[in-house]
Amino acid sequence: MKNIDYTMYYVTDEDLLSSNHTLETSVQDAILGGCTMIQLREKHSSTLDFYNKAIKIKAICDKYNIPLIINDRIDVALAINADGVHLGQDDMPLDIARKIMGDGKIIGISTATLDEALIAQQGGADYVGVGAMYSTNTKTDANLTTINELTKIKNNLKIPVVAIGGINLDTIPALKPAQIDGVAIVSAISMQEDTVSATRKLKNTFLKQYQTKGVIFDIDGTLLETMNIWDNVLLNLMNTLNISYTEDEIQKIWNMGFAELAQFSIKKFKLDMSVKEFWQLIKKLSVEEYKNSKIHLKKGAKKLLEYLKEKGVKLAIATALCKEQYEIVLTKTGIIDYFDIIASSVDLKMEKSDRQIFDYIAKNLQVPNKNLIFFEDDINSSTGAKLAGLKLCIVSNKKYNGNSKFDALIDYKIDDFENKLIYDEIIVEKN
Ligand SMILES: Cc1ncc(COP(=O)(O)OP(=O)(O)O)c(N)n1
Ligand SMILES: Cc1ncsc1CCOP(=O)(O)O
Ligand SMILES: [Mg+2]
Repeated sequence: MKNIDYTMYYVTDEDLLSSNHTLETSVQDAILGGCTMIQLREKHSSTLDFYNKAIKIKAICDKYNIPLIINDRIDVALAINADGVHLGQDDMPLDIARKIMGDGKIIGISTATLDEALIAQQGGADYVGVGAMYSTNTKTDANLTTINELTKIKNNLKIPVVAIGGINLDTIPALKPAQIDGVAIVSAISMQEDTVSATRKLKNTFLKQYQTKGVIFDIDGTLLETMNIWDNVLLNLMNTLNISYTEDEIQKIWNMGFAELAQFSIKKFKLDMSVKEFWQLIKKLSVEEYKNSKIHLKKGAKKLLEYLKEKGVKLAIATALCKEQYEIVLTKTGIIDYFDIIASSVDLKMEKSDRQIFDYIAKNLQVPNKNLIFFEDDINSSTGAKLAGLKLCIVSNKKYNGNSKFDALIDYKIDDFENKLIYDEIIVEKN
């Protein structure tokens, strides 16, 4: 299966746009509002217009790393190197489309019944769009599908299932029994003036139907107020190696992983050491610092852990610290026993920017990815969680400048764990 987050799938229609928008601003704002996938569906465009629009929309999607699917037109999809195509029951047959597009491209198929969906899966579709769920002015010739049929499709398919047709803030809650992978929306996004906030509301309303069954925390800067400790580690590192980073570099360092910092430093200061040796030195200095410093939990962290444990929510850690480091801090703060699994990206040789570590945690916790939420202070380390389809809550950390090309991936933002939003919205208790 390709690494795609189907949660919020915006399907365009330039004719429906609110007057303050162009196709480009509407797509860009939908992405900034958290839309995870775009389909260019322009039924009244000439080939040339469709192609030109596709080029422009592709540039926006590429900027934000959002997949672009082209409706109906395999030729346009290939011409602009889109991520895939969406085909209906009356469009190009799936087997022929696959031959033309190749295995690397996404092919979505419209289905209204379980039989159609099974045929699409069998034929190698990457996902199915199921609907119309509700009658809609956007496509008046679509047959209607019931929630019961949608639920049967989701329960019998291995590939992702998205619902389409009349999906809006009022209809989303009714989709809950099906526990589908995402919603495809035209008018409830394109007709809105404030596309960013409309998309965010739709997405959060949809995400609420996935009860939080597991919570994953990052350690440094998220669960623990340890960033001052890392100031000292950096100081000690500079003293030990007799090097000095500029103020500007120090700002950037907080957004780097250990390996990137090692490569950058070795090159800049022509250090006679390997990345591994550099990492060993950081590890030694940080272990010393962790041992000798007072370590504080982020405000409200202990209360939240207790609350989640009491509710039977599974708890995990995803950290770039190795065992030697995380054992000290989690033990010192008295929280190590709360966690069902502690996954170290260094020890597991996985990257937090890759979905593998989150799939690994989900499998170990036996919790589906959509029922997991990841709390992290560094958005650059959060891309893996989003690729794996997890909810993402960014916990502010003064070291992080909050301006990343990945900002569009954030579902929720909080300053600390005392924020009421966690209990009222992010981890929704009632089911
Ligand atoms: C995600 C998604 N699902 C269904 C459709 C409908 O496709 P189709 O039946 O081919 O109708 P048109 O969109 O081409 O009018 C879709 N586009 N996207
Ligand atoms: C393309 C499509 N396929 C089935 S319904 C539909 C239109 C969905 O539009 P809207 O989200 O405005 O109801
Ligand atoms: Mg079609």
